[in-house]
Amino acid sequence: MAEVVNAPRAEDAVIQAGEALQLRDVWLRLGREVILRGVTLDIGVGEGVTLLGENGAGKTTLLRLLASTLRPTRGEGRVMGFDLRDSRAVRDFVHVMPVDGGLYPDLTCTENLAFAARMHGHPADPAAALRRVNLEAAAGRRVRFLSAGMRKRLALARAWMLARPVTLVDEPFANLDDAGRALVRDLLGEVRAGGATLVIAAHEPELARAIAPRALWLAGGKLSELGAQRPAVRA
Ligand SMILES: Nc1ncnc2c1ncn2[C@@H]1O[C@H](COP(=O)(O)OP(=O)(O)OP(=O)(O)O)[C@@H](O)[C@H]1O
Repeated sequence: MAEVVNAPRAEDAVIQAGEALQLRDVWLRLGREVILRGVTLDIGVGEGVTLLGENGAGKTTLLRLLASTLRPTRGEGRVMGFDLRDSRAVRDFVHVMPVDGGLYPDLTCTENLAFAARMHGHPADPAAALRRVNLEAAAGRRVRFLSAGMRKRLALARAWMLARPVTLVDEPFANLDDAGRALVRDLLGEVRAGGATLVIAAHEPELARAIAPRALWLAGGKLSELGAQRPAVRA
């Protein structure tokens, strides 16, 4: 494993402006298990972060916490300046692409995208998004009849179309062939190039870091920085 540098310290507990995502000494318990143990983190606006860790380390759980679908047991956090506990405000800024796509199986591809756009009050173009991922021929098909790879592409089209200021993506490269992986790289690259803050949980560091160069390693409930790719501290 690469050298651990700049490990965030819980005692640096000052919430700063200009950060998209901030956690201060966050603990999270699920059932009997303590998943996060005093996580402190700053992710700047527009930054790209790859979240790494072994199976069961807590990457998905951390993404859910950042999306305000799980609450910290202890500690505090902010998303685009809003308290993590303010779910309504946070969800206006955040889009999560879960491992399974998080799609509605009984809606068609177009309906899934149109619904997501409506939920975010976003003037989106589902047809253009479907074209971008080569799914236009399946526009009228219900999601339950799509292959796993097609579902992934549809979920990716949704993330790309919404391009929320904070985009959290869970294992985007899983179950994809080479062309699918290239598409993930291109579309998430475009989301980031548009100014979004991007966090990718992945088991393919070389693929994810091409889009999201800063890498964090989650183990034993604690986060460490890998490598020295974080941009200089902002004024
Ligand atoms: N709803 C829940 N209730 C209790 N424990 C849970 C719940 N969800 C997840 N866990 C536990 O939290 C731990 C972290 O799970 P999580 O899915 O966040 O890991 P992960 O790093 O994303 O793993 P993977 O790489 O396998 O996807 C696991 O031990 C899991 O069993």
